[in-house]
Amino acid sequence: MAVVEMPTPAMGELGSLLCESSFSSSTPTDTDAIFSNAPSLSSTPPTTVSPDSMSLASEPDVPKPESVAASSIEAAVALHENEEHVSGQQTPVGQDAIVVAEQTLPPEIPSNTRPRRARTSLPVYNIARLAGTDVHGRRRSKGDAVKEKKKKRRIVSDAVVLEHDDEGVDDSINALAKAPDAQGRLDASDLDRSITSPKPAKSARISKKTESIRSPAHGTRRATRLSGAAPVETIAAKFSAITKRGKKAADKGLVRIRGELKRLQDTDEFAHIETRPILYTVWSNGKYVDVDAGQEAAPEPPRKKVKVDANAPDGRDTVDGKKQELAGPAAKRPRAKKWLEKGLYAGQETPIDVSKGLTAQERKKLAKLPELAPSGKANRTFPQPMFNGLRLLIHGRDFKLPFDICSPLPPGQPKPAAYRTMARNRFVGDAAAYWKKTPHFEDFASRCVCKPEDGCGEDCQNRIMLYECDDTNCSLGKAFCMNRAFQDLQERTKKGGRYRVGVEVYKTGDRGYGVRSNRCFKPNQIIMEYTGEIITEEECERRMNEVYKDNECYYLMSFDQNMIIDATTGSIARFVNHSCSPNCRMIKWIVSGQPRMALFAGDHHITTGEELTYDYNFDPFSAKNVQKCLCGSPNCRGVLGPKPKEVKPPKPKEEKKSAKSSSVKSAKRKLKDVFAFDADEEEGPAAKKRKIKAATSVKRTLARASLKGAKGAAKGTVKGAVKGAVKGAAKGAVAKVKRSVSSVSVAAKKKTVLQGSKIKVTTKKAFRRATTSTVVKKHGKKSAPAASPSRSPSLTIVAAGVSAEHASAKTTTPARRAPPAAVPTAKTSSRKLTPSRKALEAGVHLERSPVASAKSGATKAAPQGLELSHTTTTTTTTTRIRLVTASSA
Ligand SMILES: C[S@@+](CC[C@H](N)C(=O)[O-])C[C@H]1O[C@@H](n2cnc3c(N)ncnc32)[C@H](O)[C@@H]1O
Repeated sequence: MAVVEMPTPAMGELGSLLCESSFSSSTPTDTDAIFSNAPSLSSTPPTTVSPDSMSLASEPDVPKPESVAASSIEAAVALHENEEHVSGQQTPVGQDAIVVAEQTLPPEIPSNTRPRRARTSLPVYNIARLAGTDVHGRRRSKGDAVKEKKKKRRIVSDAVVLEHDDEGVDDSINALAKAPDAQGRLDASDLDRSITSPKPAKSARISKKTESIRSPAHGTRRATRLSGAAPVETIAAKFSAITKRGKKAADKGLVRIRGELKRLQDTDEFAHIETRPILYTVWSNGKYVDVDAGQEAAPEPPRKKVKVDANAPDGRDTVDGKKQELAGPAAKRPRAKKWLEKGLYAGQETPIDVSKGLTAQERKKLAKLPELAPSGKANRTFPQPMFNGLRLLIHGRDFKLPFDICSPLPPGQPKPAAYRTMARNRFVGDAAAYWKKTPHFEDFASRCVCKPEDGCGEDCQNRIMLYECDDTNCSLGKAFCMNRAFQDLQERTKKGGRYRVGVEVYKTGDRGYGVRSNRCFKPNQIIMEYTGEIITEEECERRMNEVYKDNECYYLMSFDQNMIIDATTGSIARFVNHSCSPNCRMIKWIVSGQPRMALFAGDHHITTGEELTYDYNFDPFSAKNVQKCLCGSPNCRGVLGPKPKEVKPPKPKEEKKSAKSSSVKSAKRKLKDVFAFDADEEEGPAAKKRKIKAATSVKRTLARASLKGAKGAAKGTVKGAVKGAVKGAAKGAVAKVKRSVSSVSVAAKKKTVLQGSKIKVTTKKAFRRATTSTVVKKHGKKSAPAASPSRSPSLTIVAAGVSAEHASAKTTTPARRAPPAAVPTAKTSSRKLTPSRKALEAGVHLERSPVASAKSGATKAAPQGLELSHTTTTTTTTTRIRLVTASSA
């Protein structure tokens, strides 16, 4: 015989049972029986119930499926009650002790569900007999008695029981709690509180899913499990495994529960007052099912009219808008953002006419600020600050971020020794006098022919020639011209501040000091100017030998007209390190007729915090002077050395022909007459030709100079120098002395011309220069022999790391004489056109090149001298273009 095992929950389980299940009473009698005798609940736990009990408990008209499980559980509970009445009457195992499901089994019983077998070890009770109702017999729905013979026994599987237990217990408890009778007993007979009640109680809130479980059609075990109720097997197991002791505990628990229920009866929950909206959701296979999705969308209620700003491009809602229109369907329109009407911006209108209420002066200022120019649209993205917001913007006020997003170095960083800055070039000594004498670049002060729409862009003549536009050479004017980098820089930095200046010196890990950005820079944007003292070569030599002789690092860069920029006191651009993959360029521009050097961003933008570098294009002339490069770029050349020369594709013949057109030729000739070309960067036979020509010219120059007296003086100097050198220095030094001869001789010439009797002094100086190499060695920085005669010292950039030894590395001519050689002689971009000061002074236009020196023998033993020429190919090219233009003009 199959039975239903009704395990009695332990105490702990009871709570959950009460919450998750609902005991439903089929008849008032049963429930009364249960609770009127509640105190006597004790004794043996029921395990099975007779079908008759259920048949008796069932009212024919009461929907059975819902109450089956509840009834069976109640029967189990009632069994406790009845035990006392029928003390000692225990039904033997297997004797008519089954729970009858009055109704048929649920439509579906999961195939994997099998009825539990009765445990024969436990007693089985005939509930009907125990209840004394077995005599009534069964009746059909219409009241007909059912023959005892045909008594149909049905097996109620735990699945059937369990599919209702969650509601049954719950609702039953609700019912119990609903109305205590006069004796204070709970009325558990209120069928309104059963699960069939049209007003779902707590269980209704569980979910729609649970609701569906209640319906017979869904009354499957599986659905019960889905409802989230406690697994019934567990409860059943508890019942089956109950012990005497456990039963007592359960009884106690029930008593306690009744007390609890009494206390809770005043609550909304028990009164079935729903205080929260009931949300029904349907889930299928673990996914949410939108039941309304398939249905037709209900017609939308007419939307309210909203105010729409006439000026708002996207028709957003506005507070102060005047135009009104119907908004489209809410689903398709993004939610409009409304500005707060109260609080921070209260009382402030969004100005469309930004200049409204401003004074004339303020309006004037406003006109200078293009970003604040009236646009006809209200700025909704960034409303003005309260009240005088626009005034604040016009008058300017530093906007201070709550923290340094650019992470500049905190104050008090170690500064390089003798750290002094100078924003502008300053002529020192004779430099100014020499400079003034030079009719510098005036030939090129022609106006560009740009149109406003071009904005002096890439095709601007001035730009190509590295001339900055100004009022004298630009036809556009400041408003349209974009070729005013130095002016822009001045504008940007004049107020100071590290974000405006945009750079800062910092200590690198392995290369001494460096410079990094404090802001972003656009490609090719000017970053900072390389400024310092502009000194003559002589002054440079003097400083090298006297002032900087113990320095490790020199900040000297060849500039223009054989002048040197000594940035020891200058801008912080001197701390910019070298990189083989630089992000900047050092370029010389002509600004208002004056050459100026500046660091520009490269072809890519620079972000905040990047170290700024440029390619020194360093030519140490000797392996001994080579410094290891620590730039760390993937294509690092390994040493601070010159750039590998680009191999230019040969020009097509036609192009060559055109290049050799008469106008160009004449232009070149003209140029040669005025300036000396530096052929250093130029490749091929043409360049060599020019060098040779230049050398010839130098000879001529020297010849024309009629420097007999000076030559004689120089001879004497050489002799003395050679003597000294031979005595105190190595053989290589002799060569240097020889090399220095030309310088000395020219110096002597100059002195002779100017002072006559001071030749001796010059000679001494020359001697000292000649022997400097020894000193240099002492300092560990050696000059190497074997200088390439092809190196042109026309434009000198003596960059950082100049060592004292290089003071001895004199170049051949005074005009082209290298300043005391720099170990890291940087080749930076600068213009090739360099009028020779001395040549000009002497009335000679052509300048001597190192080739000339080589030819004359003076530079054959050239020192590991400096690569002093820093003309870039680009510059050279642009120079040519300029010439063509000039000649055609
Ligand atoms: C003009 S200074 C640059 C500022 C220098 N770092 C300082 O602390 O004053 C050039 C010198 O810096 C060092 N330097 C610059 N770039 C370097 C690099 N990529 N690798 C190694 N040393 C470098 C070399 O000593 C070089 O002579």
